[in-house]
Amino acid sequence: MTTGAWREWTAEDASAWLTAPTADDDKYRRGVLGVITGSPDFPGAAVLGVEAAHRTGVGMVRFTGPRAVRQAVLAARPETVAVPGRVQAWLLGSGMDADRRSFVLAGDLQHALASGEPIVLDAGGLDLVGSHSGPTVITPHARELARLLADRDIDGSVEQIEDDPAGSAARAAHELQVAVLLKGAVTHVCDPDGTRLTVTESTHWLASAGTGDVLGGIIGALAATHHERLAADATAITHLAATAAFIHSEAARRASDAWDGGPVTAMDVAGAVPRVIGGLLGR
Ligand SMILES: NC(=O)C1=CN([C@@H]2O[C@H](COP(=O)(O)OP(=O)(O)OC[C@H]3O[C@@H](n4cnc5c(N)ncnc54)[C@H](OP(=O)(O)O)[C@@H]3O)[C@@H](O)[C@H]2O)[C@@H](O)CC1
Ligand SMILES: Nc1ncnc2c1ncn2[C@@H]1O[C@H](COP(=O)(O)OP(=O)(O)O)[C@@H](O)[C@H]1O
Repeated sequence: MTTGAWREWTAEDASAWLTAPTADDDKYRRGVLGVITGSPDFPGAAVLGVEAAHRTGVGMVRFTGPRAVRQAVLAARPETVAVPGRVQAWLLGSGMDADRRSFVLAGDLQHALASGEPIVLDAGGLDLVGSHSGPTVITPHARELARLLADRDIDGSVEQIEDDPAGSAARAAHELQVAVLLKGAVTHVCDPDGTRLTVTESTHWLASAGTGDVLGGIIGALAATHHERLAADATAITHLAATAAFIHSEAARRASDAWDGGPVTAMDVAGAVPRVIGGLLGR
């Protein structure tokens, strides 16, 4: 396993991975994100991911997750299309329970994973890593990564991961042969090819429910809008994931600054994303 040095991802790096729409774009050329997230227990995770994807500037979001969640998603974001169709990337798993997958849902997830399109696998979709066919990033926190490794008989307790997030993320990328974004106060983004990037979170207020679901939506939107680049170079998913983590961190800082350094909610973080992207594009 290669254990190269880790590099902090900067505003300059992130801005180089963002593209504004051009006169030649329409919503389809810009990129469509397919989203299968949420559950009757956690409809909010779906709402947050979809909100964040829209705020990141994707061409369209198609939500084809559980029927019970659809209404909440559409009520929050009527821009969302709830009809199956072509997509350029998928966000799967936030707010889902891997142990309570209906036959139809399992089929929809497998269909997405077999599509060859870029995939963001989060939370209740993490167990599906390995059945992906396109450029894929998994987005666990320490507990989720520990569970995933245990399921595959790979060493790595929560304590070990928290003590050595860098080594744990790199080992997971190597063992699972997938890009890994391990969330924490410092987020580690790496892949089996040796790319090793960190994003030091701008505020500890980010440690609140639902902010990870927002991050999933940002990565998904960047994957959809960079589908052509990903088709030419699958390893771009690692840099896009780091860019998303940078945007997420900056959005949290801006959202907190708006309250004089006070607390933020996940929805506040999503709401601050357009300003962060505007600033990065204007650099
Ligand atoms: N708005 C939404 O819809 C949101 C939806 N979300 C969605 O929820 C899903 C699960 O995500 P997660 O991160 O909570 O999962 P996970 O690692 O299994 O955590 C469980 C572990 O935590 C522990 N634990 C629980 N309570 C604790 C306490 N008070 N104090 C200390 N420990 C406590 C508990 O330990 P135990 O009680 O068993 O000892 C267990 O080990 C996921 O799909 C995500 O997307 C979230 O994003 C949030 C917003
Ligand atoms: N102590 C901390 N300081 C700053 N950011 C944190 C800290 N702990 C977690 N985070 C960030 O907060 C987010 C939490 O995501 P996650 O654990 O998936 O929450 P949820 O499942 O509730 O959405 C991640 O982006 C992570 O990097």
